[in-house]
Amino acid sequence: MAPSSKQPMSGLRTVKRDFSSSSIPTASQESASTDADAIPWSATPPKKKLTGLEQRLKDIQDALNGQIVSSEKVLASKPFASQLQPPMQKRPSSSQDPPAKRRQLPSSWNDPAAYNSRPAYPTASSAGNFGSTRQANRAYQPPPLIVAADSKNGAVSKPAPVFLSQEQTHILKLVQERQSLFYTGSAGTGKSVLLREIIKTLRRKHSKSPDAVAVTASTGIAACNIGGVTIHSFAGIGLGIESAEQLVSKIKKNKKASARWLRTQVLIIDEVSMVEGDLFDKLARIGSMMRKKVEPFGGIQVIVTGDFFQLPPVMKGSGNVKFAFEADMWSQTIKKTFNLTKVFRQRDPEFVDMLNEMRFGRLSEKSSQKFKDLSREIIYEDGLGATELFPRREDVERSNAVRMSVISTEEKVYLASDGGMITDQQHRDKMLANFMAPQRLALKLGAQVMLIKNMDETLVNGTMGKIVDFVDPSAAPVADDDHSGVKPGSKGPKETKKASSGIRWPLVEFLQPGGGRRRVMVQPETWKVELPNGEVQVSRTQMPLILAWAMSIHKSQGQTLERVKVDLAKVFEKGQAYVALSRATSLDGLQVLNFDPTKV
Ligand SMILES: Nc1ncnc2c1ncn2[C@@H]1O[C@H](COP(=O)(O)OP(=O)(O)OP(=O)(O)O)[C@@H](O)[C@H]1O
Repeated sequence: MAPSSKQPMSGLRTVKRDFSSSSIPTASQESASTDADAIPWSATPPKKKLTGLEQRLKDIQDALNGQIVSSEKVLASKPFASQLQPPMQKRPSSSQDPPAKRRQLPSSWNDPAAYNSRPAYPTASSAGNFGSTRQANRAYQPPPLIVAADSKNGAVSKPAPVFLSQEQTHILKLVQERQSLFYTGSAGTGKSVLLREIIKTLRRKHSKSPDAVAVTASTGIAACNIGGVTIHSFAGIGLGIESAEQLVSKIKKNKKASARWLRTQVLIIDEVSMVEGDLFDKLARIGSMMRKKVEPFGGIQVIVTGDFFQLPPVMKGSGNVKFAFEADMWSQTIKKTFNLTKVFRQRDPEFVDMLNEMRFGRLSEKSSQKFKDLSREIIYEDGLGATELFPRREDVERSNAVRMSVISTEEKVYLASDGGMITDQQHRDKMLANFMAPQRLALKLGAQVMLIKNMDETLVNGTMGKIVDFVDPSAAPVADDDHSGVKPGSKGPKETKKASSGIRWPLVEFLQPGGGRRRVMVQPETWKVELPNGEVQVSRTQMPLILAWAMSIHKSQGQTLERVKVDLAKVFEKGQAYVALSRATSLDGLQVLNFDPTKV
């Protein structure tokens, strides 16, 4: 254990401008302040060959001592030397989509006649699934969320627009100016939210050439979370073990991969901490060769994000990990580096500091004690318990199964409808496993569930609820909107067929911010992995719910949870403790058993 510091251990909060205290600026405040009150964002200084444990520790020490004068300086001097393993496991980028677009119920929403004009719904019962896979996927358009007739709150509320912070706005602006950059930040600083805004903005900008924007990530799960593909899949390099020259001739034999390299104008790479340095170099060179331009990546704008304190690249065989920032082409490619400093997930500065201490592996006695004090039992009087996070999937499944088994009512099973162009079963299964939605979802009355899609302002990915009924969809009205929570692909006309009899959809009572409840009949949603040209590799249509008495730490990455329980005795891998604890929004909603400072 490192000695405690008297300085606020968050360190990174020490910026010239204080982003941490106030609430998010309004849109008008944002625009007003952008130019007149600009932060001194300067370009990353040219890369110096700074490696070694001492430099690394000095950088971190400087950060902890509050010597960061701008939020990008901490990275400007290449602080992530190879000698230290990042101390924590990376969440895949969040599935915290920005809130969905405005959703309005049609004027006829409470008109009984309208009950007959709802979208057709593929078979979903205790025996069926959502219809035959590929076909269903083409014909079936997931309908929008329905507010049940007995909803306590009435109509779906107006979604909140995303107001990016000044830091986030600045980065978005540079992205629009075609700058190649890297941005990072600790858990909950809005990296994923910003990335989603970046993707949305770039797609809008390049709407006439949709394959100009390539959205990729280092892993399948991370790629799924942002609606992209793995960097390997984008590049058409298979495992990517050959030399850059050999890979180029391989790509040239693949028309689609070649076209991607030629048409891409912006390449987004998420979870870069897991991209190996040599791979980064190869990609940069492949880009040059494919596009016949000397610049790295052949001049493609490259937007990179992730957190090098989190999961490192998977190494084949022994040898030192080489991070992407250690690649020869990194500094030639990445012109600016930013560190997001405002933590959104947790509002309590004490909690933010405790988590930052964990992030740097320098937990003070005080914080250790505070974490130990969190072992108390928390009773939630509304009947919704905490989600217990486990490192192993088996424990999650067992825990949820035990809770389900004590409920004696009938089980309703929803089988997913899977589609997409990939025919190789193994490959399909691997990609489908990256979706949060399970192939088979079994629910019962009283089951604790979590919403895994953003619906509107108060129904977001991570909202907890309880199944209170299974209802006939024909007994509820349909919202007539563009259903922005669903990924592109829902292009067909709204269908008006009557749902098959016998179908029952889950009516969920969701817990709302501030303690209110909201009853909503949940309908299936579609998740997709698409190539930049719009080709759907795999897709899954399923209820946007998962059982939520327990969840794996791996799946919890990227989530924001109000009630969390973690038994650290079960944590076995570096970084798991940080990821698990940093999901909680407050100390009040966090129970920690067997806290052991050596685990963090
Ligand atoms: N500009 C913003 N305004 C309001 N809330 C925001 C903003 N940016 C992020 N948030 C909220 O902060 C929380 C964390 O955001 P996000 O998941 O993007 O962080 P992250 O840096 O990707 O975290 P992690 O690394 O833990 O996954 C989410 O609840 C998100 O809605």
